[in-house]
Amino acid sequence: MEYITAGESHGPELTAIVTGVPAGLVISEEQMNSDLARRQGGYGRGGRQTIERDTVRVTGGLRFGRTLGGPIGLSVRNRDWVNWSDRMAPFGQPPADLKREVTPRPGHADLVGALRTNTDDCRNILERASARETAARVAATGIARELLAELGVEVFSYVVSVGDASMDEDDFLAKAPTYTPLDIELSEMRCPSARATESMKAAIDRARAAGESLGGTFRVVARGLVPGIGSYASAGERLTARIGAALFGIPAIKGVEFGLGFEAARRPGSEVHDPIVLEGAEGFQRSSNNAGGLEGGMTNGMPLVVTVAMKPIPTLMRPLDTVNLDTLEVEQASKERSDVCAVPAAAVVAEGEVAFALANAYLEAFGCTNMTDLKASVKSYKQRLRTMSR
Ligand SMILES: Cc1cc2nc3c(=O)[nH]c(=O)nc-3n(C[C@H](O)[C@H](O)[C@H](O)COP(=O)(O)O)c2cc1C
Ligand SMILES: C=C(O[C@@H]1CC(C(=O)O)=C[C@@H](OP(=O)(O)O)[C@H]1O)C(=O)O
Repeated sequence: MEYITAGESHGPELTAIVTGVPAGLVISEEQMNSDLARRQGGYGRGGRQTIERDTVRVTGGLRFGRTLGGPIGLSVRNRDWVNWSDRMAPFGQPPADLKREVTPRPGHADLVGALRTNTDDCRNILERASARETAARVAATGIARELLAELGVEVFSYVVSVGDASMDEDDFLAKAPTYTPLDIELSEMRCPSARATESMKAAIDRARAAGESLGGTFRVVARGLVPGIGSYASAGERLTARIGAALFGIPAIKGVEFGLGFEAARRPGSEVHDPIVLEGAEGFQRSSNNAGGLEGGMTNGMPLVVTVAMKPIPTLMRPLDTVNLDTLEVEQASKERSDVCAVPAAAVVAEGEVAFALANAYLEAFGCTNMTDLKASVKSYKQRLRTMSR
C-alpha cells in the first residue's frame, strides 16, 4: 500500500489517496472519525482545534463499507478555510492588503523552505509544512489499522513524558504492552498514569503562561503480531528501518527507540537480549521484551514497543530572534495561533504510521489481492509455526 496527501493547512481541504489496499476490507466510518477526533485532542492544543471538527469524506474505492481493490480517496475539510479563502485562493490575484510572512520562525520550515523554493513569503512554505496535514495521514493510515485489526493486531499509544514531567516506570518494557487503549483514552494527556497526567498538564500550563512550548515522548505498542514479518535480507526490507522512517516522517519527531533503545547501549549483552523459551501452545516466546518486538529487522512475536521523542513546538508566544527577509534586520520571529504541546496528537499520528508500515509488511509476506486469501494465508502460517514448536 502507498498513500499520498495533498492540501494546505488553510486551504479548502486535505486529500489522501491510498493505493494497493486488498479488496473486501471492512472500513468503519466511525472508527476513522474517532481516530481523527483523538488526533485533534490532548491537553495543550491551540485555538485551531476549536474551529475544526475533522471527519472523513470518502471519494472513491469503497462500496457498502468494503474496499473494492482500487485506490481509496479520502478528504478532510478545513473549516478554517472560510477565514482564509482570499489569502489562500488557488486562482486569482493576492488581495491588496496581503501581509507576507517575512519573519521566519526558528525550528519551523519557514526559512529553509523559502530559500529552497525562492519565495519571499514564508506562508508558501508553512501552509504545507504545517502538521495540519497529519489529519489526512490519520485518515489514510486508518485503512491499515482496519486491515491489522482483521488479522488480530492492535496498535495503540500513550504519552510517557512532557518536558521534564514523566511517568514513573520501574520496568517500562514489561509494563508497556499491558496498558489498554481504554486506560489511555480516559486521560486528557493520553497517559495511563493519573499522577503523571496532572504533572504534564501543570507543565503545559506553566509553559503557556511563560510564552513557551513543550515537546515530550510517547510510546507506540502493537500487540498480536506474528513472528517473521519484515526481513533480515536487505536494508530496505528491515522493519526497523521502515518503522523508523515512517516515524521520522512526522513533523517534529527527533528520536525513535525500539525496546530498550539507547539504554541497550549501556548494558552488557546478558542484560539486553531476551531469553528464548518454549511455552506449550504458545510456542516460542521470550521471557523479556528488551528488543521491543523486533530482531533481525523482523517481528519476533512479542509486542512491538517504540518510544518516540518530539521536540517543542517552534511557534513561541515569546519569540526568538530571527532575520526579517525584507529588511535583513534582526527582529522577533512571527507568532501566530499555535499549540503549546502536541505530544498526544503526534502519538495518534504515529500509531497510524506504525500500523501502515506493519500492514505493508503483512501484505508483502502473505499476498495482497483480497482479505479472504490474506486471512487464510496468515492462518496457515500460524498453523505451521505451531508445528515447528512441537
Ligand atoms: C500534531 C502536531 C501539531 C503541531 N502543531 C504545531 C503548532 O501549532 N505550531 C508549530 O509551530 N508547530 C507545530 N508542530 C510542529 C511543526 O509542524 C514542525 O516542527 C515543523 O513542521 C518543522 O518540522 P521539524 O520539526 O521536523 O523540523 C506540530 C507538529 C505535530 C506533529
Ligand atoms: C491545524 C492543526 O495543527 C496546526 C499545526 C501547525 C504547524 O505549524 O505544524 C500550526 C497550527 O496551525 P494554525 O496556525 O492554523 O493554528 C496548528 O493548529 C491540526 O493539527 O489540525
